[in-house]
Amino acid sequence: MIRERVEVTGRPYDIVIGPDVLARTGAFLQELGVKTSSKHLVITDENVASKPHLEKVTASLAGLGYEFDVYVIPPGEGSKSLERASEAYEVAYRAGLDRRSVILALGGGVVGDFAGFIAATYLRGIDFVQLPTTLLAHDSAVGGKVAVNLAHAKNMIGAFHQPLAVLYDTEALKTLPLRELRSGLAEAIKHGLIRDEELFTWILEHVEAILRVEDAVMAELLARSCRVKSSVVAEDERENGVRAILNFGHTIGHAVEGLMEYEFTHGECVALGMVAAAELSVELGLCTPLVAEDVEDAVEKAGLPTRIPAELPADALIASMRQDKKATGGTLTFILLKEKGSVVIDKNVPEVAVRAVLERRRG
Ligand SMILES: NC(=O)c1ccc[n+]([C@@H]2O[C@H](COP(=O)([O-])OP(=O)(O)OC[C@H]3O[C@@H](n4cnc5c(N)ncnc54)[C@H](O)[C@@H]3O)[C@@H](O)[C@H]2O)c1
Ligand SMILES: O=C(O)C(=O)C[C@@H](O)[C@H](O)[C@H](O)COP(=O)(O)O
Ligand SMILES: [Zn+2]
Repeated sequence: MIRERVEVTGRPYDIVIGPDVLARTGAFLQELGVKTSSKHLVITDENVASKPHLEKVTASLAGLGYEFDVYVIPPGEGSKSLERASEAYEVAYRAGLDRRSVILALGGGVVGDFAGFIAATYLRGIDFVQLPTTLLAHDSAVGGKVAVNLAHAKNMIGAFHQPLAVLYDTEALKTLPLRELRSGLAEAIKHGLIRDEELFTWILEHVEAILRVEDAVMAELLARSCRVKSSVVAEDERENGVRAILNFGHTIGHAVEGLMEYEFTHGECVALGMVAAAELSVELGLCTPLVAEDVEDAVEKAGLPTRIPAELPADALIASMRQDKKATGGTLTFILLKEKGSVVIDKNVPEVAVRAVLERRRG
């Protein structure tokens, strides 16, 4: 069992990584001081509920005298909506949640972002615990960004609300479809590229073992990637500065994701966004073409897309990027690569450079 600490000011918390973590959910709640006198709510999605993961959690909670309801949402990005949130608030009300209640977010990033958003807003904020079940969720479960989407724009309504703990069961990853494993690799590659070149190289050496979900390799990947994530969050919890580097690949990635109405996974969009951002870094003279080639090779090796869908017009992409949460005054904000493991934030990238890259990378 690995324990990593997220050192946010006020209330640091642990990330626990290992096998059979879900079956011990109740014991972890006891350790966290969660009361049996209040009712709790497990939020999960239909795919996760159909696997043994949900039952492990409910058996463990019931075994230690916790009372709870379970709310199952449809899988996919469509559930990160205000409409679904409205329904969740009614569920929370009917369940009788109070200020000592805890929401348990059992699932991937969609469930984590959604359930975290409900926890951040219900009764003006109650505690929640992240129980991530996807590889990508090593990123979403840590750091406290919670949100729902607008129809064509990601995470536009949200909050910063840190979990009480992140309880990561490596066994749960064994039921993940291959496409979702690949998708999760995108954010891990991102973590290497922004701050840890050794992690980037290690990932490339272990892609096959990761995709086979080998226990030791997966635990190491999660721990090392979470360490990068939590180190950035600890420096700048509310994205006043450096935290924006976690958005590497997301300026174009989020635009593609929203405009394609969530046809591609988040990780796929981040992947093609990282390749484009690396090329933009070359265009702006920040890094050598060799670095951009390494990024593209890594994305290809992970089996992720490298190109922006041809049907998306450059104008629409640029309009969407100007509304990115990182942008102010409608400028184009990008995280750019200097070398592997080192990035800079540029809040005013010339449109002409972005257009040149979009032109080359579409298709
Ligand atoms: N808050 C953050 O900091 C942050 C960071 C990265 C991504 N995100 C968000 O996370 C979301 C993407 O997360 P994701 O890739 O985990 O997607 P997801 O939650 O949609 O999960 C992917 C798919 O796998 C299924 N699934 C989940 N766990 C499973 C398991 N163990 N076995 C079988 N199937 C399983 C889900 O039902 C879904 O169909 C996006 O909305 C993205 O914006 C947030
Ligand atoms: O934690 C962060 O900060 C990130 O940017 C992590 C991203 O991988 C993640 O997709 C996040 O949800 C994006 O946030 P947003 O503020 O750009 O919507
Ligand atoms: Zn992301």
